[in-house]
Amino acid sequence: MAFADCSTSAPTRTFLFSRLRPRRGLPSIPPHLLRGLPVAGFRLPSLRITNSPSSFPKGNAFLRNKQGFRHFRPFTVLASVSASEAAISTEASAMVIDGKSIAKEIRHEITTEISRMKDEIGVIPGLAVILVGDRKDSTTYVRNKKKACESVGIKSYEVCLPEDSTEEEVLKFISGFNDDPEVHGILVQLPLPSHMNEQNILNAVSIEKDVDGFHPLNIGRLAMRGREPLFVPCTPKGCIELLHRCNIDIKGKQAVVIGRSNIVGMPAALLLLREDATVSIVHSRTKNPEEVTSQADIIIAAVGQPNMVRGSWIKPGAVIIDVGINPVEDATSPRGYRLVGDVCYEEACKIASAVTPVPGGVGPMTIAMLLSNTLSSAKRMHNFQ
Ligand SMILES: Nc1nc2c(c(=O)[nH]1)N[C@@H](CN(C=O)c1ccc(C(=O)N[C@@H](CCC(=O)O)C(=O)O)cc1)CN2
Repeated sequence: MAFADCSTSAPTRTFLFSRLRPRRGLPSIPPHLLRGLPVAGFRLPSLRITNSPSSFPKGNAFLRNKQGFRHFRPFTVLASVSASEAAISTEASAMVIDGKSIAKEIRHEITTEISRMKDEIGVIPGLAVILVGDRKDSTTYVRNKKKACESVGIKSYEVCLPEDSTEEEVLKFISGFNDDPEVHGILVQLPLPSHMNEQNILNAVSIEKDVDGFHPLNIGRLAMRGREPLFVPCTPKGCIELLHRCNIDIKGKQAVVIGRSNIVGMPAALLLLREDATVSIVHSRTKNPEEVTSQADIIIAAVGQPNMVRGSWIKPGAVIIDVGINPVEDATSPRGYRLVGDVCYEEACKIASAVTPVPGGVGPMTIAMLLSNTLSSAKRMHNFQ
């Protein structure tokens, strides 16, 4: 458990001007909606301000695009007046990318597709999840995956094995699921106990059912131009999906990925490259990481270090995707800890143009992408468009 808190140590550079500058590449609000706002030329990264639905908390601005309501906080508005007449606080700045509500929207789309498939060809997608050991976090993730499957209409198959199981036992279950026509996706929850060879286990999953996208053939195809992986790892795929759904351009942008893990950093860098970004990877041996990140238009932080990315690491107006989920001690929380990202959120909010929160940013997208991969797998196996 870490004690890091970004409100206490390193210096903060605040770029007040960056909050009020027009943001390049983003659509502007129609001028009539800007009437009454004290800042001429201020642009927001979505289509229009609407009246806040009563279910949303007060004090935020709500933007609506063609996918429905999104809860963003580009600036603080007084909820008692209409958005176009609202007063702007100079405190807040970045758009908060609400991964929880975007993931919900995606789950809704998946539910519709699954019921269409069931109606038209009578197939129900199936996902098998193998959990070894009783790590608290892994147990929670597996439980959440099962619940998410139920909510969209995917049939889930769960195998929970004790910590001291052998690699052979795990391989036997994988082999059974590889041969089972009702199973369209297989996932082995990571990390595995240290006595197991992760490589042997991930290699055993059929590439047609590798909904985690961790099989070397899928990763290899992801890395090659002109080749298509059958599946892309869920967390990096979720990061890119967030950028797409928030209309954030990637092509031609300077993107920096912090961390080079097989499950997030490396595939995230490959995906950004496929989107025509110019990509750098910062890792534990990078000299002056701050120098590299402060050139970036887009940062994906996936390093597992609480609050490592400070305000001074961020270029004004950059987009920040925070993959870190780090528990830090917090005596005021009922659990005794709270979750923070790899990025100092409060500082990032003052400098960036858009930021994912932790929790509620990338995390929920990981599970949404798993459901999406499972649906794609079932569609491919049954040749269903
Ligand atoms: N086989 C895999 N193992 C692991 C993966 C993976 O994609 N495949 N990723 C992570 C864990 N993970 C899914 O397995 C995962 C992590 C976090 C979340 C999430 O929704 N987080 C919430 C916070 C949850 C909390 O309160 O504890 C959030 O960020 O809002 C979902 C899935 C490692 N293993």
